[in-house]
Amino acid sequence: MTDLLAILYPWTKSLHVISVIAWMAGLFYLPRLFVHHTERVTVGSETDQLFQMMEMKLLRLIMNPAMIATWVFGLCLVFTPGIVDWSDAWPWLKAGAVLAMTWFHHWLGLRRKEFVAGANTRPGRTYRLMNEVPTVLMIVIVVMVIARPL
Ligand code: HEM
Repeated sequence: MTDLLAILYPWTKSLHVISVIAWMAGLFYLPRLFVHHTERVTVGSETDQLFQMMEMKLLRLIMNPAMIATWVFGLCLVFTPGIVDWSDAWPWLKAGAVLAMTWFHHWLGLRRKEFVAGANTRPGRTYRLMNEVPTVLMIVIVVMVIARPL
C-alpha cells in the first residue's frame, strides 16, 4: 500500500492542491455572501431566497466535496513514505491550522442554517472580520508546508 502511495505521490499532491484551491475559493467567498445577505437583504424577500440558493450551492456542491477531497488526498500524502517527519514542528503547525480551517468551514455551515431559518443575528462586520480567518490560516499552512521554517 505504501509502495502504491509512493508511485502515486506526484498525482496525489496535484489532486491535493487542486482540491485546496476549490475549498479555499469557497471559504473566501461564502462569508462575503453573508456580508451582503445580512446588510442588503430583507428576510423573506425574493432576494433572500436567491442568496440562500447561492449559499447552499456553494457549500454543498463546491465546499463540502472540496474539503473532503483535500482531507483524503492530504492524508494519502501523510501516509506516503518519507514525506512527513513528525519530529519536525511544521507538520504539527500545519495540522493545527488545518483543524482550525475545518472548524471555520463548519461555523459557516451553521451560519447558513441560521439564514435559512431567518434567524441571523450577526452584523455584516462579524462576517467581514471572520473573512480574515481563512486568509491567516492559509498563510500559516502554505509557509509551513513549503518554506518549512520550523
Ligand atoms: C485537510 C488536511 C490536510 C492534510 C492532511 C495535508 C497534508 C499535506 C501533506 C502531507 C503534504 C505533502 C508535503 C510534501 O509533499 O512535502 C501537503 C502538501 C501541500 N498542502 Fe496540504 N494538507 C491538508 C490541507 C491543506 C490545506 C487546507 C492547504 C492550504 C490552505 C494545504 C496546502 C498544501 C500545499 C500548497 C501543498 C504542496 C506543498 C509542496 O509543494 O510541497 N494543505 N499537504
